[in-house]
Amino acid sequence: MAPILTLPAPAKLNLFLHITGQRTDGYHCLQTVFALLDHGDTLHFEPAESLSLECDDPEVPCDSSNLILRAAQVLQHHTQTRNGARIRLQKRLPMGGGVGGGSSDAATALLGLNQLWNLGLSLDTLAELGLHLGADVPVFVRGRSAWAEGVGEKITPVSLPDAHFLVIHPGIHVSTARIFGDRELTRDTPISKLPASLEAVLTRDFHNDCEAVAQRHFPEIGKALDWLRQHTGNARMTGTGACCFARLTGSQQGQQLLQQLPQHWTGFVARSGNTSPLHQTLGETLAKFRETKNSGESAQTHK
Ligand SMILES: C[C@@](CO)(OP(=O)(O)O)[C@H](O)COP(=O)(O)OP(=O)(O)OC[C@H]1O[C@@H](n2ccc(N)nc2=O)[C@H](O)[C@@H]1O
Ligand SMILES: Nc1ncnc2c1ncn2[C@@H]1O[C@H](COP(=O)(O)OP(=O)(O)O)[C@@H](O)[C@H]1O
Repeated sequence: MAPILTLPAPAKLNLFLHITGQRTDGYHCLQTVFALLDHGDTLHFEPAESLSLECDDPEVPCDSSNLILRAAQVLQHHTQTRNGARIRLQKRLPMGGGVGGGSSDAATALLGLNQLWNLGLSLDTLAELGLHLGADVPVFVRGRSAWAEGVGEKITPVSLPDAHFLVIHPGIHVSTARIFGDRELTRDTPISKLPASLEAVLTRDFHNDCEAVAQRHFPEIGKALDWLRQHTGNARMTGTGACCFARLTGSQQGQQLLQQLPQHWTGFVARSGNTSPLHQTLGETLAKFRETKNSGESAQTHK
């Protein structure tokens, strides 16, 4: 049977990532710009008696450590619903890649099940529930490219210039906790103001504080950054790694560079947008649903 609801879970890039301090609970205060991309995972939902998850990638755990099932359980607990769902994940985003795959999957599960189960929860509530699953979940729930502060939960939507990026995954899985736990991580970057031009965040005044530490743990990240710099003149790491990205002149340049990529790395070309593909698809699905309902009702009245 065809799934009743199919939704994207887009990747993000941290166009820069400044660590400005550390809270008493150990969490780091940061400033970043999240750019949402038009490339990511896909989730399929069907109503079912109980909850289940399957994935086309055998490396992805489908037990309760998966953020999709955790998101579903959080929703069940919050609303006391007894509904279940059969969820299928098509995984494209590298795990531990700094492109937010797990967090984005969780956000898509929250919004998808909110619709499938007719729960009517607001984005505010879903973002609040999402924050307990991971610091990056709220930005995917809200679905706007954004300037973020706090531990990532203070989000201001921004309008980004239309841009294409080449994203390289140098074949490593980086644990966020390991990078944040490193004593040598600099945690004192002065607080910045939201720059007038977002082009500015890709200049030298902005950087990723996790890059030096991640390169020391994983020299392959340094090699990916060097390769991107040589081929495009710019390069930066996203999040706590491992993916690195470069802004392109257009998608054609990206396709050419993908052909030249060293064999042990993978990569993709993506475009940043101001609104998440998840929210666009949900909007279209709702519009279709209303259309079908209205035409059904008018057919009834003409009988
Ligand atoms: C720093 C970012 C930038 O996007 O890195 P990436 O994970 O995307 O690479 C994220 O905000 C990460 O968010 P997320 O991946 O959801 O992290 P969480 O699961 O909440 O936290 C994993 C661990 O990282 C540490 N952590 C996380 C976020 C933060 N602001 N300070 C921290 O110290 C904590 O030790 C925590 O136990
Ligand atoms: N649906 C999921 N997809 C990917 N990873 C997940 C998922 N659910 C839980 N995880 C766990 O979260 C970890 C980090 O996931 P991910 O979001 O891919 O990393 P990052 O935040 O660096 O982009 C993974 O190593 C995995 O153990």
